[in-house]
Amino acid sequence: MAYDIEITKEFRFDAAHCLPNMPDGHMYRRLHGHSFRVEVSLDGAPDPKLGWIADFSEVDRVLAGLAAELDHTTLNEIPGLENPTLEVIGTWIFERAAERLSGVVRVTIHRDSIGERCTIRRRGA
Ligand SMILES: Nc1nc2c(c(=O)[nH]1)N=C([C@H](O)[C@H](O)COP(=O)(O)OP(=O)(O)OP(=O)(O)O)CN2
Ligand SMILES: [Zn+2]
Repeated sequence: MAYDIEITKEFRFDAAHCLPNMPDGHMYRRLHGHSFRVEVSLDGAPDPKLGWIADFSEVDRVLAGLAAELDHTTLNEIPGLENPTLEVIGTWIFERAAERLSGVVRVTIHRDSIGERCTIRRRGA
């Protein structure tokens, strides 16, 4: 029997942002903050000896680095996050996680307090 196996690790961060491309006077143009929760998923065949796709502690080390770059910042000041929607932040995280970890297939970024989330996958994957 063959199986598709995926592992997922979460991290959280709090940050301020505004959405500068909204019309003049729109409330989203004003600086405000959110708590974000991010799930990063990896798939692949588990190593036959170790029995895992990747060591969660290695995944955690990479994600802690990303969390440190984002936590308690104004997201708009970070290169690539000048218009920090969930879609843009999630894609930014996907690209950086995939550079540092093999097998990244999905990133979902949640704003739990308001029931919003956005999922990023590579097209065609
Ligand atoms: N597709 C998207 N739509 C919106 C995004 C986004 O990233 N992608 N972002 C926003 C704003 O960040 C907005 O601040 C989100 O909050 P909103 O949904 O408006 O809810 P509240 O402002 O009511 O949140 P509270 O924290 O409860 O005040 C909008 N749309
Ligand atoms: Zn917002």
